[in-house]
Amino acid sequence: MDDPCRLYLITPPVLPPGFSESLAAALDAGDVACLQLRLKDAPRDEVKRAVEQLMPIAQARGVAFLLNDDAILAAELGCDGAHLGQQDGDHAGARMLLPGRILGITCHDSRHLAMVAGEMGADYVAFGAFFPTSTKEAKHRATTDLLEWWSEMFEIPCVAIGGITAANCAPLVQAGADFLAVVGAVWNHPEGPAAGLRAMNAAIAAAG
Ligand SMILES: Cc1ncc(COP(=O)(O)OP(=O)(O)O)c(N)n1
Ligand SMILES: Cc1nc(C(=O)O)sc1CCOP(=O)(O)O
Ligand SMILES: [Mg+2]
Repeated sequence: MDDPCRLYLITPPVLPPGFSESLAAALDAGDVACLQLRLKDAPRDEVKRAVEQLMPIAQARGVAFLLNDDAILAAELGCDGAHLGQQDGDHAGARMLLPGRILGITCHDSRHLAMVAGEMGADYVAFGAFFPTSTKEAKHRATTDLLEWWSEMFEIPCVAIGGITAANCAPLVQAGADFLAVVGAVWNHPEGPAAGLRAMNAAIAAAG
């Protein structure tokens, strides 16, 4: 039997006051495979401080801690890995910097980019955006046939991202996504992040 689909949590683009406590409460509410720190446009020092504060919270709960955009800093600070987009530098160099750690690559809606990432040694490929999202301006739109094709052809896990919520995630799970990456579904949930996380966990389990 295939491993069940799991939740991949990404931080809000700007961390609100008291974020460490919200993160701990959210992670204590259910199952999360990994946490990606994604602070767009923050200076390196601020990212470094956030890693030092948040990584122990994730790792103490068995949640892998990945840094977005910066493989050098991820290696330097002992993160469990990094996530890189197509504009985030040298993927092969990052692979060498992070031996035995996780390296994920954004592949938008492209089979070609995903196969290149897989050949290069990515630990997962990420496809998106599956739905409209207000978290970032997403220029690509992915569809479930990509997840079906990838999961039938390759062993490397695939991540689905972009506008995913408890209400719309079932087809992605059924199409073979190994992980669902979310920001808003957890951090913007009307009843709070812990409720958002529980709702995502329940929806994934119901779809599987
Ligand atoms: C799991 C996951 N998938 C995709 C992305 C997007 O990465 P990228 O295209 O580099 O865009 P930014 O996140 O850097 O704005 C991601 N971060 N995580
Ligand atoms: C960071 C990111 N990358 C995307 C891509 O398509 O590559 S969509 C996205 C935003 C994900 O946030 P939310 O779950 O709130 O939609
Ligand atoms: Mg990036």
